[in-house]
Amino acid sequence: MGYAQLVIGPAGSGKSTYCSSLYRHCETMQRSIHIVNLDPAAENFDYPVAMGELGHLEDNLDDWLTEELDNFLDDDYLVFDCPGQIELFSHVPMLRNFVEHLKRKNFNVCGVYLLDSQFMTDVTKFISGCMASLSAMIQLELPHVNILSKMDLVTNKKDVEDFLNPEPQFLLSELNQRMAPQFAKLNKALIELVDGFSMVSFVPLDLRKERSIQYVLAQIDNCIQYGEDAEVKIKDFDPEDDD
Ligand SMILES: Nc1nc2c(ncn2[C@@H]2O[C@H](COP(=O)(O)OP(=O)(O)OP(=O)(O)O)[C@@H](O)[C@H]2O)c(=O)[nH]1
Ligand SMILES: [Mg+2]
Repeated sequence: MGYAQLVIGPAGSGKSTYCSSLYRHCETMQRSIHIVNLDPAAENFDYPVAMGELGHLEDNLDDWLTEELDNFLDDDYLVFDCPGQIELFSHVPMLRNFVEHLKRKNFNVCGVYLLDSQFMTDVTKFISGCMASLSAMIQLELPHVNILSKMDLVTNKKDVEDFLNPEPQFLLSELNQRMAPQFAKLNKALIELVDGFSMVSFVPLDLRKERSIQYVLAQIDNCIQYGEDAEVKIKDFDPEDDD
């Protein structure tokens, strides 16, 4: 069983920076992970590049992946740093096919959606960020972790805290205050949608703090049962059999 994070989110939300910080964190913890950049346009990498260069994303993703995955062990942990074009995970089937491919190869995959913390300062931005995340979630059908990136830029923590684990009623009343009265019904429907998918939950990430990276990683590992499988392996291990 392999493990994979698919790191997605709007352009500039901090995906590549997260990947390199995660790489360094794991290096310190002496834990093996491989970062793979899926952006054919990317040239400068802040982390060792784990796979060969990909040409045009749409054309040869399948062949490329088949070939490249052969270089990895069955229980390797891969982190895919995706490009930021929102259409890639909202309505183009490419990333979805990519995920199917990984699943066929026995990978447990988690969608890791990054949203810039500056989107969290008012309710309308929050809702639009949620909608984009939701569309990725529906398109990819993956276990999903929402991350609020760039927490070091947040000066007033209170502003953001309101949106980390918000009550639906709070969101609705905020939204109603911001919008003209004729939107009341739509607001209610939006909040119900967001609440119904139980995705109104963001994990804050402050890359200056190892503890914060560790916490985010633990949430994702939990989603793809990373630690659990390892534990089983240790339990199943019988020294008597080892000769
Ligand atoms: N202060 C701060 N800046 C950050 C953080 N993460 C990323 N940035 C900055 O935000 C900008 C975009 O970061 P990237 O990591 O390239 O974002 P990305 O999501 O990979 O962007 P695309 O690949 O273009 O979609 C860069 O200028 C980063 O230095 C963070 O945690 N704190
Ligand atoms: Mg990037």
